[in-house]
Amino acid sequence: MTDPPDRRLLLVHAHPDDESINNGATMAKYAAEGALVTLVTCTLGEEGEVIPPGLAHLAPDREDTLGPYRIGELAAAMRELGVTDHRFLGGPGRYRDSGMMGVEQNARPDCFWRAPLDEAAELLMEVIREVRPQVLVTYDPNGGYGHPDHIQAHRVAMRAAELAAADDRPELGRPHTVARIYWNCVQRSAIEAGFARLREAGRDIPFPGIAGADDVPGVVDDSEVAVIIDGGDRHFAAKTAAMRAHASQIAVDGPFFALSNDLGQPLFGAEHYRLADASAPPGGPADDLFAGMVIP
Ligand SMILES: CC(=O)N[C@H]1[C@@H](O[C@@H]2[C@H](O)[C@H](O)[C@@H](O)[C@H](O)[C@H]2O)O[C@H](CO)[C@@H](O)[C@@H]1O
Ligand SMILES: [Zn+2]
Repeated sequence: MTDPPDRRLLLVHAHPDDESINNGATMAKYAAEGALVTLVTCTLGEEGEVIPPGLAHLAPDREDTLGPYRIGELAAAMRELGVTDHRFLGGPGRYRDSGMMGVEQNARPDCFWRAPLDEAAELLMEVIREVRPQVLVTYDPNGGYGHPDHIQAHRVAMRAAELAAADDRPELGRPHTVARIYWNCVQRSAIEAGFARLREAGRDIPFPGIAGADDVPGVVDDSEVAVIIDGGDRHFAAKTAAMRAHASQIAVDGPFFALSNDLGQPLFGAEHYRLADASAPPGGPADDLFAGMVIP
């Protein structure tokens, strides 16, 4: 058995597509550098709206086969990013997509929003104790934009990190303390520049409308950003290709994309992170999630 890579990054996301939108360039960069990048996705995204008319039959109120279809989209996205370790929490279909906050699907007993916190966290705890990541990435407490599955993914990830570090439940693996937990965010100045670029495109924008900065999840003041990962052209291209792979949910056109709400927004090659403990490096953002760590 070969030794595990030295640097190990675990990302916890709610639906297939979140990983590429939020962290595509980051995942491609670290995978290319030989780090172990592990993605855990908590649902199959069964309740998503379908963009291409040719896929409309997959919708939850039609064939209800969007979940299995999105497994394939996610696998294609991982190939574009060079990520080989991606899993569904508790196995594919264990927890169903809960739909947007307030819809009746939130009450389904099998949805992720209804999952008992410690039940779901113990499933993720086993992954943490197996993979033993130094770094964990997930959403902020509001899930970025208040989607119940994103909020629950945050809660499960934070609880799982606690459980994994505790000196008990040896049947679930040796205790492991994640050295650093980051939450996805977007630097305010980057948002303003990105939307200025979008407005400059004017009528050339390939989407019916333009999103507003308030439509972007997790916008924070520049001072709260602890790390900026700039994937450069190579990893920006991989991120774009990975987002295109999620074609049922995302329409990509050049440096812009839109979700099923048809509101165009800028596609960022630089991805931003804040520390869960709210600290930020005094000298400004670092350019590495593992910055300063001594990794044997
Ligand atoms: C990026 C993300 O989290 N997408 C989720 C989200 O999808 C949105 C939802 O369908 C909403 O109704 C649309 O207006 C919006 O354009 C979509 O992005 O919620 C879905 C249902 O829970 C989920 O499947 C999708 O991955
Ligand atoms: Zn999502």
